[in-house]
Amino acid sequence: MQRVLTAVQMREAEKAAQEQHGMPSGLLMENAGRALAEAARSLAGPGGRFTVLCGPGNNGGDGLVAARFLLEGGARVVVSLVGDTGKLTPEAKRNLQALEGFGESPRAFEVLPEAGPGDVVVDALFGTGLKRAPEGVFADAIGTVARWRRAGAKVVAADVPSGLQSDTAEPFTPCVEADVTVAFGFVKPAHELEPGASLCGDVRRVDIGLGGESTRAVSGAELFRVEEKDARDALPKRRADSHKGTYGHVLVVAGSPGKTGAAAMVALAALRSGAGLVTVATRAEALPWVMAHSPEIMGVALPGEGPLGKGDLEALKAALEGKDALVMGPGIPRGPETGALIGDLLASMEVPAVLDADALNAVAEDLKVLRQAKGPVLLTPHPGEMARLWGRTTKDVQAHRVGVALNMATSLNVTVVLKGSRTLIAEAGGRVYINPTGNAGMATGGTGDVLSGVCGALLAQGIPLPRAARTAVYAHGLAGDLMAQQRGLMGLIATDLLVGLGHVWTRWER
Ligand SMILES: NC(=O)C1=CN([C@@H]2O[C@H](COP(=O)(O)OP(=O)(O)OC[C@H]3O[C@@H](n4cnc5c(N)ncnc54)[C@H](OP(=O)(O)O)[C@@H]3O)[C@@H](O)[C@H]2O)[C@@H](O)CC1
Ligand SMILES: [K+]
Repeated sequence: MQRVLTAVQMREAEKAAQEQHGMPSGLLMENAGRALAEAARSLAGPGGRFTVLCGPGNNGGDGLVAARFLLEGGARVVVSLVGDTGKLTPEAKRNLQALEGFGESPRAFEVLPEAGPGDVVVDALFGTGLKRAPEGVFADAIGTVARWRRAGAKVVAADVPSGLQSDTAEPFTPCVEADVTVAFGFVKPAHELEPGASLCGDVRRVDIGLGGESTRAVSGAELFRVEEKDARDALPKRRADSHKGTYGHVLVVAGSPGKTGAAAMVALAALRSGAGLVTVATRAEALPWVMAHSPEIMGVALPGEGPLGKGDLEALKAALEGKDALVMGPGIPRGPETGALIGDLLASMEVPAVLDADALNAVAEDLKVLRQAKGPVLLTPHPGEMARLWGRTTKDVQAHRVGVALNMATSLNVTVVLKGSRTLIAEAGGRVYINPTGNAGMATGGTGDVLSGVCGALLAQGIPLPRAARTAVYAHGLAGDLMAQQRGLMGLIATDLLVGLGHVWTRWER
């Protein structure tokens, strides 16, 4: 599992590498600069020139090392030190001397030759040490990088595109847009969260000698990136002598007239994700329509009419008998008592529960009902639903995704899946995982219903929370990525994910 480190944590890891393994910081910079040079070389056209822009800190030092390696390899290189050279760090100064020893001196930024197709610009202005919006000559330099890129040059960023804030993934204006970003040692939030991730281009993480053990010394937030191996390894093996009872029975409480497709998609996603049996509980008027979608779906009618309320408690408790997981929410008829019903239901059951869509909107009216839960609970809000849960705007949620998801998970003692580009999985224990799969084609109705079905199926098969959530989110995104290759981002619809899930499991069962 890849650790994602903040700027402060990077410094702690660096210190630990120095103290524990005697790694000199000059050697870390040497390794970083060499990897940067390699990435730059991989982007150059025949005879292309390298323009290396260096800032006053250690990020600039990495650029100076890269320039030296490129020169040593016989490339045409021009280097510029932007800003006050009097502020150079000791390591950067040493590398400036070394570069001059190779016969190349930095030029004034204003007199650099133009860059275009085949050329590569190395952006080593600022890395994790960026503190404020770039102004003056730095803003000019970033503007020039953008112009060269428009003219056809490729841009490789050292560690973080300059202008992008490493910890928040929020860009200042201006900010470099890179084709490739070489992440030194560990990936940072800027690489993994939007909008930063889109500004980084292709992220290539390289080892520079920090060592995995160095993360033991870091304090504060525990952020990780979900890896395919972690997701795949969570899946239960299907033994030859097993039967449908081995793989759990999911109860889906979903659907209402006009929204029977939501219930069907949850149920089908659960069936396509290995659940042994799936039963949908819904109002009698909606039930035949839900079941008509597929003969594998079983159903129970909830007596009564209108919104779900306290009067439905006994019927739901009966429906839950013998079930291994509950998924509740998509398309349910919501009313004033729905939140209280959910609280009472959670208080009466021990199997894991997934709350999605209108179940979330219902509990948002009084979050205390979640504290009654006896079993593990997973909430799967999209940013709008999270805004209702948190009592703030969607914009606020998006600006603080990690903090909001983590706060909700720890304060309510639940697992939270905050959907959106780079879906987050926040655990009550304090860890937050960033999911790398998925695409903009999945921004279409019903994909969330499919996700809740996958979650329910994995829980019913005995994968515990929060791991089931990480695996479900990864698989769901990968299903979208595989299907986008056939449908295009424009053509992708939620039921395609049911096919895509099949491709994911095939790939993982090999
Ligand atoms: N950690 C590790 O293990 C390793 C880290 N390495 C590398 O070090 C990088 C971090 O280096 P860093 O800490 O020196 O910070 P960096 O990004 O160069 O910037 C700081 C300088 O910029 C300045 N400055 C900031 N904002 C500004 C603005 N808006 N406008 C103008 N100036 C501004 C700031 O000055 P001040 O704030 O005092 O004005 C200071 O001079 C990291 O990203 C990686 O590339 C590798 O070498 C290998 C091992
Ligand atoms: K940079």
